[in-house]
Amino acid sequence: MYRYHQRLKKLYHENSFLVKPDQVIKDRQLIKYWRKKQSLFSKFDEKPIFLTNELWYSVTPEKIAKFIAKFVRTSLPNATKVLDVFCGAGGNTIQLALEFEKVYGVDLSLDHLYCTYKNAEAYNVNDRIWLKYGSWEKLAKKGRFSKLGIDFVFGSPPWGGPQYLQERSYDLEISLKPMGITHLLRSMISVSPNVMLFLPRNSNLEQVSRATMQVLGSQGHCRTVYVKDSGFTKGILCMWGPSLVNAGRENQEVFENVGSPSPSPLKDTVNYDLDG
Ligand SMILES: C[S@@+](CC[C@H](N)C(=O)[O-])C[C@H]1O[C@@H](n2cnc3c(N)ncnc32)[C@H](O)[C@@H]1O
Repeated sequence: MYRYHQRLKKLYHENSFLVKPDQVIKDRQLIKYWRKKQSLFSKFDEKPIFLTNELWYSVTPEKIAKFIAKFVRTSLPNATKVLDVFCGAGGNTIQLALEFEKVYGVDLSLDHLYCTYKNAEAYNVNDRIWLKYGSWEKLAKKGRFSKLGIDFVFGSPPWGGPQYLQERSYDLEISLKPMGITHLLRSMISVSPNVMLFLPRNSNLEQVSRATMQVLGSQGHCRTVYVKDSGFTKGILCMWGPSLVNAGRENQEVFENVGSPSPSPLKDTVNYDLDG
């Protein structure tokens, strides 16, 4: 514990991972993310923002994170406590904290937890977040979050870097880290029945269906939303729990149903364009 404390003290003292306006990005892979930095955090030019190299390509763009937080707020109007199990740079944690009273964030990287906290300061929501250092699998196994009355659990797990699109169909049991979708879903459902995962757009939907059946039984339902920005699909949101699965059904102009209703646990597929 002392070691972690010392490491955090050093990070704060050195203002580590601060993105400076005139910073030269040496990693060529990161240049395209640097050019679009305003889409990651709109406050980039106003407030200090902190990112490790890995976070440049793994943070959820602000528009998507905002959509997720507002979707969940509308679906679960009485919810107060939510959990972000892979909080990274805080892209989702921050937007959730703008909607909910208390947001718990977990990450295996102390550097990333520090970035989440510093970025939350930029959005003035650091008093609403509670961060826990550790691996999700260990924390879930110990039941660390199961008795806190958490209303919703979100996860944007590591997809394995930008090369995730090289697979024609992304294998959610093998390529997804730190565990396959069935184990991940089971661990998240043990905290709350309302769960959402942000996954690659080429995810194998058969595996989503199978995981749903294995964890929730043959009557289980999952809803899949394709999230597009300016016509480009950025990823999919898979959600479980009746309030999330049924949200917005009465308001069909919001969702364009592009899948045929099927009796499988993969209830339907809807499309949402954030620019639409
Ligand atoms: C895709 S990023 C999350 C990005 C985040 N949603 C954001 O908007 O900034 C995935 C995060 O999961 C963390 N991670 C990886 N393995 C983990 C584990 N076993 N337990 C908890 N966090 C883990 C990584 O350190 C990384 O910060």
